[in-house]
Amino acid sequence: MAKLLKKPLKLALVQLASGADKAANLAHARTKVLEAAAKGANIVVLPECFNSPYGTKFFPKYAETLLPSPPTKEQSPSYHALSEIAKEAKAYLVGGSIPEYAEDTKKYYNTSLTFDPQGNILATHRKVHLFDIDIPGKITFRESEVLSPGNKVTIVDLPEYGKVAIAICYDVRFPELAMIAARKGCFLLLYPGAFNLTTGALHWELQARARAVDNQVYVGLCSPARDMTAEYNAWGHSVVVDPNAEILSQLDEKEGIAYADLDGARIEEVRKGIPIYTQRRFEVYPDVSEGKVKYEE
Ligand SMILES: NC(=O)CCC(=O)C(=O)O
Repeated sequence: MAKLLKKPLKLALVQLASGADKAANLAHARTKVLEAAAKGANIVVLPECFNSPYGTKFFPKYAETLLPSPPTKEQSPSYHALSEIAKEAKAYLVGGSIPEYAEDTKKYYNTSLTFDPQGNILATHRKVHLFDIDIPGKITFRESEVLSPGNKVTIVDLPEYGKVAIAICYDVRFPELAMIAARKGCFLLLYPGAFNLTTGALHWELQARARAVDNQVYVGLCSPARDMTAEYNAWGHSVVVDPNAEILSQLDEKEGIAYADLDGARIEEVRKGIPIYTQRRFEVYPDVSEGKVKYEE
């Protein structure tokens, strides 16, 4: 079997503390990404809505236009800042997510941009599963009041390392997306996310470990730092899990950077020990990675 992860790498999840000032958030993101790169990180990840508060009323106010690509600096200051930061850091940068307004569809999306170490855009992922939940007395949230969903699985091929899947927060709850990505050869699933104090305590770590153990791949969930003065209180606890569902690195709720060294040999070792990869029974149930899967939009 070809190596899923061609050479070892250092992953960094930046659990960013951000506020209402977009320019300040972008400047702070730059400082923290450069800090991670100085520690040797090859892939750096930012959180969901890293340059704005998270909430339906904030999405239109902070939205940027990304298409046609590349946007101008006026259309998307975040696109240009992320591209510059990736170049300066000489690292792959998964730019969390930002609210996007698309001129063609006249709709808003929750969108993640990934750049290579030269600052070129590699991938765009619009959150596929919108966060619409209602737990009486705890939390009611409806992204769909403002946002529209994306319609594709996002896999990015990093030439020197291999394939990585990018999705956003609530997307982690849908094992099909992770399974498709893993079966298409990804060694790592990355989710910029912002769980809350109710569901974070219940499911954040569980979801990360579940996607890892189901698929025997590395998983990273990157949250904003918790801000109890904000309207939405993020769970924090950014976490990197290995292909055996063991936690390699996890933060508390404060700002910080979670680092982990990823190695393809670990994936092979885990898959050799528990060979579910060769034991699947597609004559009994379907292979979700085959058939109609959308990669392009
Ligand atoms: N931003 C989100 O998608 C939140 C998802 C979440 O909290 C969950 O429990 O799922």
